Amino acid sequence: MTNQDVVVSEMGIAAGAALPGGPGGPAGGLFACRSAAAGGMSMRQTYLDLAAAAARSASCTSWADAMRASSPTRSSRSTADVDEFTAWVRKHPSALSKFEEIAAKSKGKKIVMFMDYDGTLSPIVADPDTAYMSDAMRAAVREVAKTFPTAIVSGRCRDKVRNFVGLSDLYYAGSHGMDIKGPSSNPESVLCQPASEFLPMIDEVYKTLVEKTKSTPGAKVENNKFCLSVHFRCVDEKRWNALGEQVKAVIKEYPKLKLTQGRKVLEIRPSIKWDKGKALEFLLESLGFANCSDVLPVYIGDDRTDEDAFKVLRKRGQGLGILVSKCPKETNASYSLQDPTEVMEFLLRLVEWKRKSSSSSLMIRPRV
Ligand SMILES: O=P(O)(O)OC[C@H]1O[C@H](O[C@H]2O[C@H](CO)[C@@H](O)[C@H](O)[C@H]2O)[C@H](O)[C@@H](O)[C@@H]1O
Repeated sequence: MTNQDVVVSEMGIAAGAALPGGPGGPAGGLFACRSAAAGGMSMRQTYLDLAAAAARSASCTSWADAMRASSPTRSSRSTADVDEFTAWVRKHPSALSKFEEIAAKSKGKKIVMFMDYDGTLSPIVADPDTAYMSDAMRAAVREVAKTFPTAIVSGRCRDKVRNFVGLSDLYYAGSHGMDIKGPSSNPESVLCQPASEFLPMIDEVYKTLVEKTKSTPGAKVENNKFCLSVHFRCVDEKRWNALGEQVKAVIKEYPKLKLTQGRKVLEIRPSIKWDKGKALEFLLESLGFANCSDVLPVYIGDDRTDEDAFKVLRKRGQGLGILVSKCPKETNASYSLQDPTEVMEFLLRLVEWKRKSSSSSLMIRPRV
């Protein structure tokens, strides 16, 4: 995730939960609603996890506030904002400026690459169907995949993200990791679909949401196979609250589904204990690295859902989490990059470093 408009994305709220606006919570919006756009909030406050705020605040106002706060539109940066970003980058240094440190950590380790798609490999655009990856990025990812085992981990439907990326020798984990498939060239390719029983329910909810939201200009429901996205990037802000309420009303009928929030998107998915972190663990295991001390998973992502993977890396005490962001955010990632352009530069440097270090280790190998 790259830019200004994504911050608090995952609010992990099961439908019907006793939270503000939920059946068991105070009346009003579903989430905590101190509007980030409202004056007086510092950038850091803006990025507070709204779910935590929900637990504290009973004076919740509306869905629109939460939706706005999850995707604030950045106006010009004040000096304080710049100072705050500088302080944040000190805690989560640029993976480019700390490249030598990363290279030292990678020495003698088997790197496994994990990359999110939207906001990481492709810039955020208004129409989710045209979030194309540049040819230059595709070439960089191709080189990465030739050099290291590589997986794309996305909230998208697996086939859709596979079509966008257009490369075959990769692992793809779609639907926030709930639909995993290995390279098509490998006949023993893994397949993992822990939410397959939810397919009929997701299809039903998709149809209902399309019907219910068709009167909202700009709203778009995307079927990501095991999960759904309701996009509000192109919806007039005045209609956000009504749209949020519509979606909430639909999901209320499905207690086995949960509603979370991403970059100008409401996400509906099965309430199962599976996420991008679990997908990372599953893939490491499938690749034979479950209990290896010499593996270095590198995960690059921009969204709240990527935090599940960053957390897994922290817990394992192994690997590198890199958050793509231009704004300070609470994160479990160790490093940062600002946007997909920097991601591409980092990928190319990593490939180049690996090639150089492999050829130099060949040169110093003693003769027998
Ligand atoms: O895990 P990801 O690969 O980052 O997927 C998360 C969501 O990404 C897409 O939506 C986001 O990108 C769109 C295109 O740039 C943008 O229009 C939208 O506002 C963003 O939220 C995707 O369309 C969603 O289905 C994914 O859930």
